[in-house]
Amino acid sequence: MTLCVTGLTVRLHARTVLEEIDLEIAAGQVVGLLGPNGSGKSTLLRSLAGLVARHAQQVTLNDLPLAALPLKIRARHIAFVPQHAEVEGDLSVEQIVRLGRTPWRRPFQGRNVGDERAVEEAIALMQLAPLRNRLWRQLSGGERQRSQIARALAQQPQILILDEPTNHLDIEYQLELMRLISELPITVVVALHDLNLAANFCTRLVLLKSGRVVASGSPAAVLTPQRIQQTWGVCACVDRQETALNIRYAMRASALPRLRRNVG
Ligand SMILES: Nc1ncnc2c1ncn2[C@@H]1O[C@H](COP(=O)(O)OP(=O)(O)OP(=O)(O)O)[C@@H](O)[C@H]1O
Repeated sequence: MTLCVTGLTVRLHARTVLEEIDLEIAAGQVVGLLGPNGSGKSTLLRSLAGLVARHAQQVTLNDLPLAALPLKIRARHIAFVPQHAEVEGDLSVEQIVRLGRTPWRRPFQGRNVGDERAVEEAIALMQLAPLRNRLWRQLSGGERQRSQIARALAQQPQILILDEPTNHLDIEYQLELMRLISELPITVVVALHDLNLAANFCTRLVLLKSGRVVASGSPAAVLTPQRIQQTWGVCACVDRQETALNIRYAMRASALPRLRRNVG
């Protein structure tokens, strides 16, 4: 399935947040969306998921505007995990993951074998079995993140859209999640701040700055020291080790005001 956005300009409260975005995401790509704070990543991901209603006409799935697809059908194709997902009510991890099956359920139909398999698979992939009966409000930030990703996996989408999914995850889970994402036989679009994770697990990177796409291509083509400097104002060395990229940042004097310490 090809997800496409053409000439997308989004204005929120009289501010232009995205400007003239053209993007074609082919089936099977793992696209990393990068950019400084406020550059428009979340807004673009929400648009791709069809959640910016005014612009759902400009996003197409295999040439069909998302606006033309009933919500249930859209949800069978696209799953979205926002940056700060919330859960209403006192749901357990297992109940949250089961929500992912909603688009596949028929009215008055109980759970079927396919539902059970999808839920169990998602719980296992996110290593949530020991937490399955734990309530949402009793979960840590990382456990909540993994529960929401499991919910999206249980949805069995063709396209998975994740907004900073590594937030709250420790290093082991960050690496595990990125490995899993890169091995899924579906399309993934993922916003990330960690350039090393993006460079080493995504097949393509799209770089946003001030609401515009300023670069798109392979990690090695996008993440050059010059572009990192231009985009984030940070000096970086980019080492290539066979197929891997290793990005190291040079420390510089802080732009933040210094705290005075009065000792003694
Ligand atoms: N509802 C809104 N009304 C007005 N401006 C908004 C609204 N939502 C977001 N913005 C602004 O749009 C810009 C892009 O926001 P967005 O959340 O898409 O950026 P981002 O790249 O995901 O940022 P971050 O890396 O900090 O999560 C920001 O300047 C933000 O302040």
